[in-house]
Amino acid sequence: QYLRKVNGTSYDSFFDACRELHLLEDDNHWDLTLADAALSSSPQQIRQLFSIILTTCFPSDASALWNKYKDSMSEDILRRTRITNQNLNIEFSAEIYESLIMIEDICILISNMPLIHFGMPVPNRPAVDIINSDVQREHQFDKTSLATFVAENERLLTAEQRNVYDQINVSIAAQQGGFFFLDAPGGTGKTFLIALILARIRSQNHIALAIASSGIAATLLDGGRTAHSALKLPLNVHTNPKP
Ligand SMILES: Nc1ncnc2c1ncn2[C@@H]1O[C@H](COP(=O)(O)OP(=O)(O)OP(=O)(O)O)[C@@H](O)[C@H]1O
Repeated sequence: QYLRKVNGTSYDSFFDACRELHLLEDDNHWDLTLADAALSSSPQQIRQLFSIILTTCFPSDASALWNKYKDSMSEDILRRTRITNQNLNIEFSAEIYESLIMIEDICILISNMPLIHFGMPVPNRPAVDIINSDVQREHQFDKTSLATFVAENERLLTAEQRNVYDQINVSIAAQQGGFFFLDAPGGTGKTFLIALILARIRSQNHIALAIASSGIAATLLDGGRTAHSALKLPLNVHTNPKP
């Protein structure tokens, strides 16, 4: 408790006391960076910049930076809300600062850490929002062109591919669930087959998540994402394990 006291004021944490004693690197350069961005960049770019600063530079008082630049990071939302409501008198409010949610989304993508981890306020959002946006994205495929793709390519399947294709489709139709492990030499049509299975499911207005272990593999699949991104798996880029 003695160590947390600075000039007669008792602070909640040693961190706060150290900051008050100017023992920590201050956030002046991040302040200048954001001030510069606020003049020259779009709110979306400033949010992205702020998220990168949070996740990779660890400013000592992130909350103060947010409070200072939250208007610059939320101008597009204010403008959109004014247009939607046809009311130019709407001002910044807690709803307009939904930009905090967008910043948290970027932070989770970069470091898999929520804003609270960086000493930031917790955005006010029900957990279902995350699920809803994922569900919406998975429904955004063009069903008609997918159905055409399926019709054109189904007939090209080789006997072996057809065997796998039918087994998986039967399992899906019967809602049996299960694991299928597809193993064949390179260039023999695994990606072709998987693309067709994904297209068939999506053309029927169902959800098929295309998940791969690496970014390169994910790019081979339509709507493909890495497991870390899709399942929000922990990925600590700052960990430097010693052998
Ligand atoms: N039944 C098929 N009819 C026509 N073309 C096919 C068929 N199966 C695969 N192909 C074509 O063969 C090529 C190689 O197939 P694909 O990329 O699916 O192989 P793969 O097994 O996934 O290869 P890799 O293991 O190297 O990733 C692709 O151009 C694909 O379009």
